[in-house]
Amino acid sequence: MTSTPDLEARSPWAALHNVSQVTVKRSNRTLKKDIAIPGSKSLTNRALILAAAAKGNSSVEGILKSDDSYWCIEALKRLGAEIQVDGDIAQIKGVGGEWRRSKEALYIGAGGTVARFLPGLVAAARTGESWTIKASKRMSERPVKPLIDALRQIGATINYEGKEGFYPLGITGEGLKGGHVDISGNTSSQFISGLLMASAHAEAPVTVRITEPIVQASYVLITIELMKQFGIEVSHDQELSRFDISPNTYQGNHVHMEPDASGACYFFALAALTQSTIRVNNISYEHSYQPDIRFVDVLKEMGCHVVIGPDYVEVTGPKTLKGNKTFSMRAMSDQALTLAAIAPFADGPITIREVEHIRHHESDRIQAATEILTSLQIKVEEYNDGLKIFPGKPVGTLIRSYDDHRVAMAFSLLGAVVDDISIHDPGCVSKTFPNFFEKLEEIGLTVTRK
Ligand SMILES: O=C(O)C1=C[C@@H](OP(=O)(O)O)[C@@H](O)[C@H](O)C1
Ligand SMILES: C=C(OP(=O)(O)O)C(=O)O
Repeated sequence: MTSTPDLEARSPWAALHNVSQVTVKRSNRTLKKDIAIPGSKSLTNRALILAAAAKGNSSVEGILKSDDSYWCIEALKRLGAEIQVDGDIAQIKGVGGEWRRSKEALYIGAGGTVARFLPGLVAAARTGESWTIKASKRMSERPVKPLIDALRQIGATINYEGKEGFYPLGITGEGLKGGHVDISGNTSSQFISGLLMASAHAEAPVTVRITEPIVQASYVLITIELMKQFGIEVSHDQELSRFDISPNTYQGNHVHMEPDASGACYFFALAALTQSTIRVNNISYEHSYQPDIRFVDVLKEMGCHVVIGPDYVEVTGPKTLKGNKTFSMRAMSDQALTLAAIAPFADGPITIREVEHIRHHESDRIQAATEILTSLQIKVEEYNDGLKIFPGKPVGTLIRSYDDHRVAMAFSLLGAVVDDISIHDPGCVSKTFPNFFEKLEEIGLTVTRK
């Protein structure tokens, strides 16, 4: 895996531009109890894309302002959507499916969401225009072929402008005919989400059949919910093995984003590590579609005390975390690294399984976790689909972040309980959480930037 950060993908909304490392430490004060988390990446990029594709005006309140949403907005503007951002509210005038010509290539940065959600909707235009879409270096190594194959099955004109099966893509707006399409769910749920979003703008009904179960199925439910908010109904069976969508056009709406549950989990994990109580406000365990909110169930099994409030979730860490446990993290795999980071503090091994697909995320996350834990002198066994982490006392070091926001955020938590924990290239957190280190300071840790 490359260790050079792809700085082109850092946006004007990124933080820590000239900071090469941060050191995280526990300060003397008790950790603050409450914290508010910025908007959800997954909801924000879906809402921005659907609002831009829609007929009419939309406002999206509570957006996440990060690299992923910045590049999403830039690409949508080049495609003709009018977007104004004021604070955390985006006002959008959509194109009604008729994307504008762009002489220059569109650059979408490193976000899997934009990379997988945009191509089908762009191909659904019926203007005959062509576009080139380029992505960051890592996003150009992440898979898109199953999605493109599926979109081609319903008539999309999409070509590979570089290596076969990867970004950059050349897309011509010749419409989507519709029909039946088969796709596997075992590499990325985002393929299914992108296919469903595009299918609404096809000329005839689309039936999607899932040949192998979806890795993080809740994200598809988030897609269906957002499509509904923009006027499109998707019917599906209970197992999420078949979806039916009729031709229609998205309609503008006023929508509100939940806080980012994935970001919230770092604070729950911090509570788990430090025997503190931390409450994340404005998030509902009962009603959130974001799968990562269920990470508190993992923490509960490891001995944390969890309080589910009507609009908050609170975690209190135990004296000792319980180990000798195996967790399938398949359904909430963005938290596999968070679990890996806190695992050495359990009183027995923690085994993480069924997350082979995270080898295709911002880094090969199984390999990254194995290498980092080993550098912290923690014993690890690596499997194809996960890893087993043995109890131990990590020895502080400078941790490589692999240009992966979740690597940086998860392992920085160790600074609260281990001396000399520094993170190299902390600015990579900007992909989804530019003010992450400020939030660590707000809660009571000391962060030194260098
Ligand atoms: O649709 C989404 O918003 C996401 C889907 C998941 O990706 P995969 O299904 O590709 O693993 C998740 O890991 C990612 O952070 C966000
Ligand atoms: C996998 C992730 O992101 P994406 O696929 O949206 O780039 C993530 O945020 O952990």
